Amino acid sequence: MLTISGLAVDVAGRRVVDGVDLDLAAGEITALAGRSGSGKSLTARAVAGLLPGGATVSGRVLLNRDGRAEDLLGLSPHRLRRLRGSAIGYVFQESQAALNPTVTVGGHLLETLKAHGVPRPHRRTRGLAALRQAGLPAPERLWSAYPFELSGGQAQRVALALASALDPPVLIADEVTSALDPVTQAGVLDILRAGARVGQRAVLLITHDLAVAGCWADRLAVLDGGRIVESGPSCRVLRAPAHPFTADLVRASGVVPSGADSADAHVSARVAGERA
Ligand SMILES: Nc1ncnc2c1ncn2[C@@H]1O[C@H](COP(=O)(O)OP(=O)(O)OP(=O)(O)O)[C@@H](O)[C@H]1O
Repeated sequence: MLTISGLAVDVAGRRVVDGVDLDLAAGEITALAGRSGSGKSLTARAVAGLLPGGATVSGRVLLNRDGRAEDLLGLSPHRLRRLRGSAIGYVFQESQAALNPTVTVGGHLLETLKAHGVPRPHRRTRGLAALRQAGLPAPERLWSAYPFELSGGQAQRVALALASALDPPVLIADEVTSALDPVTQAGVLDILRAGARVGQRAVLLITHDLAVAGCWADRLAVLDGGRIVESGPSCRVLRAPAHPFTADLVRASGVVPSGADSADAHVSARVAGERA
């Protein structure tokens, strides 16, 4: 669905993402893991055209849809804005901060759906459906709530609903669960997985947590100093890391991979039991 090749990002004259190649397949979750400062967020932001001012980007990010490939790095800001939301959804770690405090949950959804040309009579129904799909079973009750009235888990699900409302084929989730308790975290990750499996979406899960990557991702790429040092089926990477950096990361994370080679095999450890 999305082919990233030779992606490089420079910030303030320093190369912080260096030749990243990644293939995101429909129906799969690909985790991009690495320690703090390794370039995970800037990789994700470069894909979505959300780099900070002054950053420069090169390489190719091909979105393959309807038999056509479109290089997202060569697009005008206008075209990119149109694609964000409809083709690429992005969920930030700080969902409370990403929501406008003066706009209700319903207002956020109506605004997004309107901006992408959804006819007025369908907007509320679509918005409520998106909230339900994001794991908020009584969305009517939340429709008039303001962001400060939401729990962290609810805010993250609202952000997920906003990013998924237009059913984008690609969804980027940037550290979306790091601020959540383990049970809420598992619920949000289950929603991401359902979006991948049922909606045939390609999901890029940015995480520093190998346990999260191992439990929920089909594939895992490990980033160090802006470069991918290892990638493959997440279970294989965690069970038999080929690169010393990955091995260190696995040891430090306390992840104990078990089970078969299948990408769907379990990873046990501190997240044992969270997997639905
Ligand atoms: N706006 C910016 N200006 C200058 N340098 C930046 C900026 N944003 C990120 N960087 C630098 O780029 C490098 C990669 O940052 P990035 O945020 O992608 O890392 P990360 O792996 O996502 O880290 P974390 O897990 O802590 O969020 C870091 O060295 C960081 O200091």
